[in-house]
This record gives sequence, structure tokens and C-alpha cells, in this order.
Amino acid sequence: MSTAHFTGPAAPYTGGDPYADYRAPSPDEVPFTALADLADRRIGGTVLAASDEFFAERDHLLAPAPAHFDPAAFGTRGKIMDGWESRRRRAVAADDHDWALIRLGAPGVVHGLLVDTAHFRGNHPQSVSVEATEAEGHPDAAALLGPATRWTELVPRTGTGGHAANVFEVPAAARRRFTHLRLRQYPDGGIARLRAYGEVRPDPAWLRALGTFDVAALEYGGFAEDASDRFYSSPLNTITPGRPRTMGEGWETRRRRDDGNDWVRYRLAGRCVVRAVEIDTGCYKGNAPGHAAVSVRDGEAGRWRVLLPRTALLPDTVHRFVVPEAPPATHARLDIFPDGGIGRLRLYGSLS
Ligand SMILES: NC(=O)NC(NC(N)=O)C(=O)[O-]
Repeated sequence: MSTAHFTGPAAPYTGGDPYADYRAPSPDEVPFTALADLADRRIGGTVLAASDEFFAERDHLLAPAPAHFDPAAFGTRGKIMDGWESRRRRAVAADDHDWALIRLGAPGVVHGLLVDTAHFRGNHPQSVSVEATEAEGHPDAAALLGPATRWTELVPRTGTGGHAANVFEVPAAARRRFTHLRLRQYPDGGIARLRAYGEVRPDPAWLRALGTFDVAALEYGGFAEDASDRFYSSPLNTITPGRPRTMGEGWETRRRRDDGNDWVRYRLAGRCVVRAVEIDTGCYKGNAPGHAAVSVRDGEAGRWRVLLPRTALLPDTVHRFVVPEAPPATHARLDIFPDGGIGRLRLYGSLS
């Protein structure tokens, strides 16, 4: 069964902060939003095709930042909207709709979806549905829309609110590995963002062929399970691809005023042996941690064993450490002393 939070139509924008009357459930009501967004552009998600994008391009759907609204921005086609927006259909039949095809950045099991209609007030869809498929290789839009593709329903056609976070839990029967999504909006309208929260399931043959890879990386099935502090940014940022370009693209904690230290606990791609550790304090110049340590654990109940003892860090630096002899591990823990920012943590190793 799908859990829908229908918030109804939205009121017109009357000035001031456009998010002041945005409707969203609290994070406690939708725990799946703490999982990784498998459609995220930063790990390779893309919108392959859409039936119509007259008012606003489909690519906005997967932008990582919340949708922006400038009341004064008009272009030659109408109001400039930060989302995917189709034209108004005329002579609408019951099943008429617009659609978009999304390739997930990382294949995986989707636990819940967010169809965000931020700033679409009089022009949000009346209802939406989402399906998913698991495809081999790199099918294009024509192949995905062909008769050979088997689609599984994640969200049945459900009423959507305007200027709201429309969240849907995926039923247990549909919690399988998928590579692509089809988002439909009935009969037409605008959607600011689509997020597909879940667990990454990489291709095991690819990991076997790689041999040694970053076993903490989100794209290979790593995850930041817990952290001492999420004040400025998410610890998930530390395991995303590439180097951080700004402080906002890493994990930064608030200034501690006690004797403790900040930390992140990671679940690794599987049971692995780590051979090399990379700690990147990229972009953290006045707020890099003084020191860091890395420990690993084998299984949920395993004992933490030190992989990299407490070591001094420099600001804005990629630090590389070869690990002499590491035990097999399923989890890792990064401790920073006392607080500060970490751009990336890379744990190079192989599945054991
Ligand atoms: N004010 C609007 O946004 N109107 C139209 N949309 C855009 N983007 O201009 C529409 O008809 O939905």
C-alpha cells in the first residue's frame, strides 16, 4: 500500500518568502528521506526523455538544490520555472498525461519517492504515478518505451498537492533492484523535483571486475548510517563522486564547546578488506579538523579496531595513508577531533 500525504491545492503567491506556505511532512513521518537519492545527478541520474517540456525543461527534476522561485522572471514562453513543466492540454481524455523517463544514478531498491511541486501552485498536476524497471546495459528512451520493457508500479495514480512535498512509500512487494523510473503527471502541469530514496545495489560483476575500489563510495553501495552532527551538511556528501568544489559539498559540523569529538559511521559495499585510506579536507581552510582516525568493524556486533590511528590533518588537503594489515570489515567509522569539515573519505579495498 502506498502512503500518500495529499495536501490539496495551493494558494496563489502573494509576496515574501515563497517557501513560507510550502507543505511538507516532518522527517519523522517519512524516515525513508534519510536514505540516499538514487536519482541524484551527482551520482549520474538523468532524465532521458519527456513527452513535453514547453514551459520548463525536464533536467531541473534532478537538480540537487531545492527549487528556486523568482516572481519577476518571465521568458518568451511564460513564467520561468525551476522544474519540469508541460503545456496545458486541451480536450483532455481520462488517461491523458505527460511522462518523463529517468535513469537512476545508481541502480537500487527504492523505499520512497518525493514528487516535489514547490512553486507550482495553479499549475501542478492533478495526480501522478511512478513505475520502475530493471534494464541491462544502456537502453535509450525508444528501447525503454518499447514492448519488451516490464514496468512495476511503485506509486499508483494518486492525487497531488500544489506547492508541496508529495511523498509516497513504496510497497514491500516492489522493493527490488531497479535502474529506471517512469514518472507520469495527469493530465499535465509542473513538478519541481523528483527524489527516489533507497539503497544502492551495484552490479556485482562490475565490482568483481574492478577488484580494488572505494568500498565506502555511495555508487558502489556504501552508506553513511549515522553521524554525531548534521548541522551544516549531510555526512552522505563525504562518499559522493569527485572532489568538493565548495564547503557546502562536504560534511561540516558545528563548533563543539565540549570535550567530545564528531564522527560518521559507514556501512561498506560488503565484507571487505581496506588497503588505503584517503581523507580530503578540500575547501575546509579555517575549519578543518585538527586530527582524524579511522576504525573498522566486522558485523553489527563486531568490535571496533583501529585502521588509522589518530593522525594530524592539514586544511584543504587530500591525505593518503597505506594501511598495513586490515581485518575484514562491514562497517567503518571516521572520528574527527574535535569538529570541523571533511570533504571526502575514500576507503580503497576489495570484497573479501
Ligand atoms: N503563471 C504560470 O506559471 N502560467 C503557466 N506556466 C508558465 N510557466 O508560464 C501555466 O499556464 O501553467
